[in-house]
Amino acid sequence: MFATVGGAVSLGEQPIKMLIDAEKGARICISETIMNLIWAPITDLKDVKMSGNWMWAAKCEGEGARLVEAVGGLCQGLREIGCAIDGGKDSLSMAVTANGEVVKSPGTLVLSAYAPCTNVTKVVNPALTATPGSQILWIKCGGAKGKFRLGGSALAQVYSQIGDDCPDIERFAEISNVFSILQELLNEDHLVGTVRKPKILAGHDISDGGLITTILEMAFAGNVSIDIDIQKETDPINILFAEECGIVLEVSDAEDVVQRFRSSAIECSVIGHATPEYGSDAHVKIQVNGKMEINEKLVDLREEWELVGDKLGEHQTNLKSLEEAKNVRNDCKKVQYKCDFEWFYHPSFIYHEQYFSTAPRVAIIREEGSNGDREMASAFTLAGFQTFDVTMTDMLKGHNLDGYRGVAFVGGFSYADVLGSAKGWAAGIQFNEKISQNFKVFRSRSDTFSYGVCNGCQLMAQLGWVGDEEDESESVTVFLDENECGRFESSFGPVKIEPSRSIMLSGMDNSILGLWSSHGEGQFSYRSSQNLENLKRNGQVCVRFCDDRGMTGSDYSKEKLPYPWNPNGSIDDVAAICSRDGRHLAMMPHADRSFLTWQWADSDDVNWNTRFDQQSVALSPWIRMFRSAYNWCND
Ligand SMILES: NC(=O)CC[C@H](N)C(=O)O
Repeated sequence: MFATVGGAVSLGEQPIKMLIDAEKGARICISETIMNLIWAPITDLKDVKMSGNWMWAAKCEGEGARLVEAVGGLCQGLREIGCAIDGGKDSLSMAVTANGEVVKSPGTLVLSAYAPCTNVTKVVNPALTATPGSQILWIKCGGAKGKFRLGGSALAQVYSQIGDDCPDIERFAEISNVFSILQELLNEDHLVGTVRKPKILAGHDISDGGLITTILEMAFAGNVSIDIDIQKETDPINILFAEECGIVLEVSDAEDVVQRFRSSAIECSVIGHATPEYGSDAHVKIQVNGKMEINEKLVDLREEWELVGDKLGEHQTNLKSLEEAKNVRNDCKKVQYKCDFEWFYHPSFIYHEQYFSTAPRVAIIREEGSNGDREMASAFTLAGFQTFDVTMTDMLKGHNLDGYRGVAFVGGFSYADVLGSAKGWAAGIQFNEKISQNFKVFRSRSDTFSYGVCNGCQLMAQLGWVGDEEDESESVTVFLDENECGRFESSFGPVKIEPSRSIMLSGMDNSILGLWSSHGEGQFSYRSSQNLENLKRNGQVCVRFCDDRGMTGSDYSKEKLPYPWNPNGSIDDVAAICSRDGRHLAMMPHADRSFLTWQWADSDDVNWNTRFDQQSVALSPWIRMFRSAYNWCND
């Protein structure tokens, strides 16, 4: 239940390079797949399996022969690195005749690799951390020495060309070597000041976009300044834009890392560093062979890079939200988390059998289409509860809630959100006399509590378990409408915990913590505007979305924060509400997916992380909620 092993997957595809040379393109496809997988610790390169998917107009003249060349390159490359393909799908009729003209799909190979990941907490991502003393390294491998081929590159595309000389892999052994060295390094750390940091802080692959795109994407993701100085006796255009195989790393112990690669005769050089200046304060300076090629503000370059995403966004997102997102990304610095309460406890007691006979019980309730039951069960178990998997079918068969102190309504897509999220789930409860009676009795017992997340939150609102209890006209006063941005939102962002009556959130108020949101219908709305006023006055608004400075919309005298700080458009940035007696809590974002530090999207930044180095389970402050419920049951 709390293991840190997992599965790693990666993709590689190089359709443009394959237009130039199918065989070379297939080889680059392999190297890209491996260089995308390298960031997760896996058992062994030999354990990597791949699935190969072909899209080809194989029946058109000359295309069959090109497909043979591509398959040849693929087989040779895989033999050399020792990985096997164990499946895939061929679509070999990828041509149509339209208006008398034959339209062919470019011959394409999509490789997906999968392997056992030995420790999900050690996976490296591309965001530069700007850790003090860290350096940025450039590692070039696999291709012939001194080659910087521009064929099939993004640069060529900008000039409406595909080029005629595309990168290739001449030395697969180097790729295996880089793989093994990096895998070793992923498990090592280094003392930075008084804190142990991973040796590899960030990393990204070069072969789709070239060195310049790789470095810039790492800076954009980290939202930090970079100073790069590349020395290589080649034209800067070739150095920056060739999509040869390689990687860029940010490392905490450059001397050691460089030495490891060089001792295996791998080209590796220090090319600069990142500095913790964020957003509008950040710059990008790139020199090649002593000449400044780029000297710009980070946010200006990022706007260029975001253009395509924004164009797609125009078709997916409400334009007002898109505009807000642009302003937020230009203004965003670094999220300031804040946590003054104690949440640490040693969870080892849960492994004692004797414990389970006395611990309070929680029913983790799920319906057809639910998907959040396992994480919810983990959080409650870790807090000390006995947790039980209870399906709505169990309840239909007469399973009752008398023996439970708590119920948890989990997230997901019950009945596929047909007619609105949680509507079918609520109907299944309300229109069955036995089940609805069972829930009513549970809710009104003074020794029970409930917690609903996302789909479970929507359900609790539908059932009237949370809402304005002063409004006597109706039992249902709160509704979860479609997100204002008009699309499903999956993001990690900060929230502020308000002083409230919630028993689960007691003692956590005024903290700023990160949470996953993952919903299409999360906008809190009310039967009347008075309902929200009453909820606030009665201490029932428990959690609100906030920005990187820990401020909510009302701190700026606004009705709410802009998207995506507020991911769904709820007035007053409401993210969770509870019943007036504080026993029932309904929350849109997922504390059940954020109670371990490694679940946080930016957990490397959380300076409290290191505190749990000695423990097998790295608890994040959200565990305190579940533990508070446990303590409440035992009081
Ligand atoms: N993660 C969830 O529980 C999603 C809830 C619901 N299906 C929505 O999209 O709003």
